[in-house]
This record gives sequence, C-alpha cells and structure tokens, in this order.
Amino acid sequence: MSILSLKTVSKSFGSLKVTDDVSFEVPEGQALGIIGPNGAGKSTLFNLITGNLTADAGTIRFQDQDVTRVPAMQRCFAGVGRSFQIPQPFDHLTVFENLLVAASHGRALDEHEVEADCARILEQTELLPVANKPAGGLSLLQRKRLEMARALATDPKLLLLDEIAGGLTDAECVALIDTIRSVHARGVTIIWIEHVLHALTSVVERLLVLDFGKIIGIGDPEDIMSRPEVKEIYLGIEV
Ligand SMILES: Nc1ncnc2c1ncn2[C@@H]1O[C@H](COP(=O)(O)OP(=O)(O)OP(=O)(O)O)[C@@H](O)[C@H]1O
Repeated sequence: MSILSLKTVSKSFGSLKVTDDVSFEVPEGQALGIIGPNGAGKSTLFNLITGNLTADAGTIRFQDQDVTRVPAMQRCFAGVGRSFQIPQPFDHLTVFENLLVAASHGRALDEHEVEADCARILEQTELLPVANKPAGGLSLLQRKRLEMARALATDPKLLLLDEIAGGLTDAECVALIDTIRSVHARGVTIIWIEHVLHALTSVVERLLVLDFGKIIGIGDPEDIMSRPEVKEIYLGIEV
C-alpha cells in the first residue's frame, strides 16, 4: 500500500516551472532517494509534500487522504515530518528542550506527555550525552542529529530528509547512516534528498532522479545510476 502518492503535480514560480507534471508513489516502509542537480526542484518537491508550498495543479495523497490543500501543520499532525537543509535549532535552548518544543508543537500535546518519547529519541539519535547542552554549542554532526531528532519528535510516519549528510566527513557520514537505518528499521517511510550518493545508495531501496522539475528516472538505484542520461547529469560528480 502507498503511504504517499503524487499525481501530475506542478508548481511554478512566475514563468519558471519548478515541478513539472510529477507523478510517483511511495509504498509504506520504503526508503526512497531523490537526486538531481542544483536547482532541479528537489526541495520544492519536499515543500509541496509537507504543505510549505501549495501545488498549482495535481493531487497529493498521504495515507489515502487528499492533502493537496491541507496546511503544513495539519500534515505534520497527520505524520509528515521533515528535516531542513540548514539546521536551525533554538540555539539558546538545550538539546532536550529543542525536542520538547518540536514534539509538543508537532503533535499538539503538553510537554509532560512527550517527555518519555523525547528521551527515547535522544538515545536513538545518540544525543543523550549532550541532552542538557545548549544547541548553539553542538558540532555539525550533532546539529544534523538534532535536526533529525526534531523531525522524529513529531512522530512521523513519513520522514523527509533534506541533504542531511551534506558537509560531514566520511566517518561522520557512516555514523549518521547507522542512525537513519535504525529509524527506517522501526518502520518509518523515508524520502531522502542527498548529493552524497554513496551515503544515499547505501540506505535507499529506490532512487528518483529529478532534472528541471521533471522525473527522468525512478527505480532500482543501481539500474538508475547506470542509465546514460543520469550519468550525463552527474558527469563530474563522484558516484
Ligand atoms: N520561493 C521561491 N521563489 C522563486 N524561485 C524559487 C523559490 N524556491 C525555489 N525557487 C527556484 O526554483 C528552482 C528549484 O529550487 P529548489 O530549491 O527546489 O532546487 P533543489 O533541487 O532543491 O536545489 P539544491 O540542490 O541546490 O538544493 C531554483 O531555480 C530556485 O531558484
């Protein structure tokens, strides 16, 4: 069964068509990777799925409900969680307090109702040792972990990760991948936009390639990466 389905979705900014007649489905429990050159429309696609942007045309269904015109907050309550490309935690709050804010606002619950869940997520994302430190003092890897933890705190059924591995060293990447795998193993469906291809393809079961707002390939990652049109787009980018 599909947890997410997009049918002929389009979005333009002025005369620039950034999402062009996009259709695909994501089966429940799958990890789907999205790749494409800078400006291909990847983040815009996330914004359309989360409700941060509204599609000009087409239909978006989440868990069999039409959410095309549903506001972002309601989609979050329904189980669509996301991380942002540039982590922007509340720097003056501790890591644990950041999670409490995300969990209580993202689930419309009181803080005392989400404390146990936040403690579990701290452990899952390996942030327990820095739980009481201000977020402003974290390393890049810890900030990325916190970004994922804040998304997890909203209790997503579908987790969208936007370039979460960007800027990390190889060793840090491996550590983060372990955490992403553990989230996936708990049954959370994942869609992950990433330029660090070796990280992405070590996790996802399916790969979607966007170029100029259009899907130019979707399927088995190895098969997709071997296609000439995909290789051409990625010429010069390490595969
Ligand atoms: N709010 C906006 N208003 C106008 N143009 C926008 C807006 N958001 C994005 N764009 C433009 O839409 C195009 C696609 O942007 P988008 O951020 O979705 O691409 P991307 O594939 O995520 O790129 P990157 O890999 O660099 O993050 C770009 O040309 C961008 O400048």
